[in-house]
Amino acid sequence: MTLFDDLTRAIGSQWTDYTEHEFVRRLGEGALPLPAFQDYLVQDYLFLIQFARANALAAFKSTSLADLEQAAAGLSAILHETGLHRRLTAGWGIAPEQLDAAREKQGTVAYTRFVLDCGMSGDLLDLQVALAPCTMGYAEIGRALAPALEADPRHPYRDWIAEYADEGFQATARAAIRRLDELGADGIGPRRFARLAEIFGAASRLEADFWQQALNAAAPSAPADPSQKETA
Ligand SMILES: Cc1ncc(CO)c(N)n1
Repeated sequence: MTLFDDLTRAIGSQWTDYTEHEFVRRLGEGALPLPAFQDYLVQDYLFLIQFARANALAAFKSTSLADLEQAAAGLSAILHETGLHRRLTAGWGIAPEQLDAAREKQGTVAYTRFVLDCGMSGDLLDLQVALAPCTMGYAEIGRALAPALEADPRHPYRDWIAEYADEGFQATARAAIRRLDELGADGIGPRRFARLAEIFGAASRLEADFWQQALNAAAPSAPADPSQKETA
């Protein structure tokens, strides 16, 4: 059992509320409405910029070469992902300047600033645990949805699924799982574990909220809320 397994078990259904969210299920079936996916992807681009900063903070908090290497790998995986976001949005006619000028929604602010705060107020293990649902969750989702690509050669969300099913992303996630165990190797008592599980659970709930934010934006009955417009 890894620390990641222990944390996943400790938060119970909050993990699958995230990884098996309706957004994910419908995306896998190719039945997710495009406006929901577009709303998600623009917010996710903004999310990735803040997550790149969180990985840079992990580098700053590192005291060993192995920790620096993990932070650098996390940062480069995120920068690689932004290429997907730029390609897909360009295909929809969204210019790079429009993407950069898009406004962060509350769920995007909440999740990214929560993680950055864990990093600033806690130590490197707190920060890596706050970052873990992101990398490990998307790796799990990529593996779960990959068979849908075999079944449908013209799957509408092929590029997105392929990005996270890709061996490069999977290897980053496996390395992150190993590094968590190394960071906790000196022993994690029950109080520390409870605190880590609290962080891990909060980040997983914020991931689920992030999917829901996109579903809500595209729901026909969604009330108009001017504060939630994504472009400035
Ligand atoms: C919200 C979110 N979580 C995780 C990932 C994977 O990096 C992502 N791109 N977006």
